[in-house]
Amino acid sequence: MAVLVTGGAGYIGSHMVLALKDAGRSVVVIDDLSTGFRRAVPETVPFVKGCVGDERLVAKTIMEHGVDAIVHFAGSIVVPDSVRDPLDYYLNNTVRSRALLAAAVAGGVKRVVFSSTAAVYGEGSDEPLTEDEPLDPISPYGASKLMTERMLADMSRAYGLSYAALRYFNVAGADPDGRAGQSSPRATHLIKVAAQAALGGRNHLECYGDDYPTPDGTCVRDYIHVSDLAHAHLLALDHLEAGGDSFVANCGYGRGASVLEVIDAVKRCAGVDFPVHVAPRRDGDPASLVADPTRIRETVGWRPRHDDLDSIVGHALAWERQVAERGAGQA
Ligand SMILES: NC(=O)c1ccc[n+]([C@@H]2O[C@H](COP(=O)([O-])OP(=O)(O)OC[C@H]3O[C@@H](n4cnc5c(N)ncnc54)[C@H](O)[C@@H]3O)[C@@H](O)[C@H]2O)c1
Ligand SMILES: O=c1ccn([C@@H]2O[C@H](COP(=O)(O)OP(=O)(O)O[C@H]3O[C@H](CO)[C@H](O)[C@H](O)[C@H]3O)[C@@H](O)[C@H]2O)c(=O)[nH]1
Repeated sequence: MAVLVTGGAGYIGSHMVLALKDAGRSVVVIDDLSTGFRRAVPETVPFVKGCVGDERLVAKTIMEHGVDAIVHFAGSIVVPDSVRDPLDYYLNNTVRSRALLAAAVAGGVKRVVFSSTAAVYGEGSDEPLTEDEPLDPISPYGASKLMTERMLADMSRAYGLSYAALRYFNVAGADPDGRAGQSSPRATHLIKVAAQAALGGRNHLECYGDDYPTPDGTCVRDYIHVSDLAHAHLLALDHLEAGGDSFVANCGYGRGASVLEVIDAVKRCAGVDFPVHVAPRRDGDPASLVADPTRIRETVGWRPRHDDLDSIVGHALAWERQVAERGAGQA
């Protein structure tokens, strides 16, 4: 039986494919390559180029590869884009997830692990957020993900499918062995962009807002290493396969870093300085988002291995050097 990884050519999905292969699992990837890279998926892994909203293609993939579990990463991920073009986000993240899930049920898939997000919590809080926090997304991105969580909850009751919805906080870093990383030259994530600035790929970095109600005025986020996150998915899948109940859980370390702290870490680890310009606040950005990771630890026994900002930044920089050596967009 195989695990279908949607969005497996993307940043987090490609790390999940490695984690599954390292664990000796059979994997098949479906990805439309809208933001992913074919070369991010090892040649030994079957690859289907197409959209998760194509129910017939998904059904065929499930049947041909004997898929009994899906890890669903495919989606659109840029919060400010979702504010500008909400319908696009509801289409790609919600409507197409519905098609994928319909094909999954029809094809007898019993387990789904879903990429959700801290953006479902809305404005956040000064305190670490538990899963019981009110769900009140302030961006269409967060709302589009929450709708899929709700579809999964309803489906599990109606069809007996079991699921884990993992609410990631800010994912960063790269495979410690240099096999995968964030490859998109247009990526907007802070650590990626700061690594590009440190290596000369950008001439400056913009800090979006320094007047937030946080200790240094810049936004606080809980940065989680992408390999720790992939490991959490593996454990979630094991839990469901062993007959464990469906669950929703935060994925973060329980500690926040401000935008300025991240920039300092990147400059320190790279040993270079680069200009930072304070810019206006970005639409859809809550002041502070930090996870309470108790539930993921207790439910599946997750123990992070890279819970350290300098390690995350160091791995991100190492990957960015590979990207730079191969030429922009060729990683
Ligand atoms: N990166 C983060 O910090 C973060 C935080 C919270 C949640 N997430 C979620 O994790 C998932 C993966 O994010 P990522 O950072 O790896 O992004 P990414 O853009 O690198 O990966 C997404 C992948 O999905 C593919 N894709 C998009 N729409 C598709 C479709 N309709 N059909 C088939 N393939 C499609 C893209 O080509 C890409 O390979 C997303 O669902 C995102 O919402 C990411
Ligand atoms: O060039 C930049 C890029 C980012 N930031 C700031 O850095 C912080 C982190 O921004 P990212 O773009 O790296 O990440 P987000 O917090 O916007 O969003 C990420 O985490 C969210 C959950 O916390 C969602 O899940 C989303 O998919 C994922 O992109 C924000 O305050 C942002 O304003 C800057 O100041 N300058």
